Parts: sequence; C-alpha cells; structure tokens
Amino acid sequence: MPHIDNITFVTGNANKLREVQAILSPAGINIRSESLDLPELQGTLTQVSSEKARTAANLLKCPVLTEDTSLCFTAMNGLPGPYIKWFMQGLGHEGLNRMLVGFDDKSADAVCTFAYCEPGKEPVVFEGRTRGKIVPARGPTTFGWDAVFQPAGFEETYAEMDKDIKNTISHRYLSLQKVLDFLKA
Ligand SMILES: O=c1nc[nH]c2c1ncn2[C@H]1C[C@H](O)[C@@H](COP(=O)(O)OP(=O)(O)OP(=O)(O)O)O1
Ligand SMILES: [Mg+2]
Repeated sequence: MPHIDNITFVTGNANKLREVQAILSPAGINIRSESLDLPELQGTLTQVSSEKARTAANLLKCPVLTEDTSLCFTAMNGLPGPYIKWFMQGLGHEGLNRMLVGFDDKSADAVCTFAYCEPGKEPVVFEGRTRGKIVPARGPTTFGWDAVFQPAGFEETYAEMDKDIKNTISHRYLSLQKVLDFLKA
C-alpha cells in the first residue's frame, strides 16, 4: 500500500482540489495532483466513481485517488445524483429549486465518492454523505451548487459558511476520513 504522498489525486475541478488540500493539510499531508477531466460512465455512484479511478490509474500508470460528487434529491429517488454537473450547467441554481416545486420534501444528500486505484487492480470506494435541503441560492456562487445546499443542523448554505466549517462537516471531508483510515490500516 503506497503512502498517501505517493498517490496522485486526479480531478479537473480546482475547487475540489483546494478543499482536499485544506482537509489534508492539518494532518500534514501534501497530496500530488493532476488536472484531468476524466470520462465518466453512467451508473450508480459506486460504478461512476470506480470506473473513473480505473481510467485514471491506467492513464497515469500510478496509484490514484479520484472522487465523484453527487447531489441526490430525496423526492426524486436520488436523482440527479452523479449527473448533477449537467443539471447544474443546464438549469442553474434557480432550476434546481424549480425541480422540487410540487414536492414538499426538499431534502437532499450531498455525496462524495472517493475511489483509490492502482494500475491493473480493482478500485476501492469510500462514501461520505451529508444530509441537507435545497434552498434558494444564498452566498457566493463560486463552487457548483454550494449556494443552494443547506446542511442539516445549520442556518447557512455551504456557500455562506466559513470554509473551515464546511471542510469539517462536508460529504468530501467524511469520505476523505475513510480514505485516510484505509491508507493507515
Ligand atoms: O462540494 C461541492 N459543492 C458544490 N458543488 C460541488 C461540490 N463538489 C462538486 N461539485 C459540483 C461540481 C460538478 O458540477 C458536480 C460534480 O461533478 P463531478 O464529475 O464530481 O466533478 P467535476 O467534473 O467538476 O470534477 P472531476 O474532474 O473531479 O470529475 O458538482
Ligand atoms: Mg467530472
């Protein structure tokens, strides 16, 4: 099992990379990274994520970490899920809210699915989930759907929160803790 310093985190999303670095830095970890927008298969959260890692490991020929992020509306049986990127791009914050007009249940799960893979081996998947609800956009609109997701137990959206708070309760934080436990074991 390689040390985390010898694993490359592959993502095309600079905001994700920034958060991963911020979550890992208190532990003194400085992860390598590679900016690549990998092709993504359709399927369950686990399938999308593990195939992304397999592709990255085969491309870069080294141990990799990738992650896929989903936003799962309870009223829609978990959709848009891993397809949130395209819904966000096509509909924007207002459209995401409009999707839930007609449903009383505005709850949603933010899910981060990390996958670790060594070339030629099977990917290992780690899931982190933060429960919350979809609200009209509040706060800076710098990162994806942060402005419309209000985590349960908080009055602020992810976008309004201090980054230090988001990074200790987020789907990404929870998933990354599982990755660290796996790498330590
Ligand atoms: O904490 C987050 N807060 C708000 N929005 C977020 C978050 N994390 C990902 N996002 C957005 C980015 C993309 O629109 C979609 C996930 O798609 P996803 O394929 O995982 O991300 P991506 O294509 O931007 O980067 P990557 O190269 O790692 O696949 O949700
Ligand atoms: Mg992607």
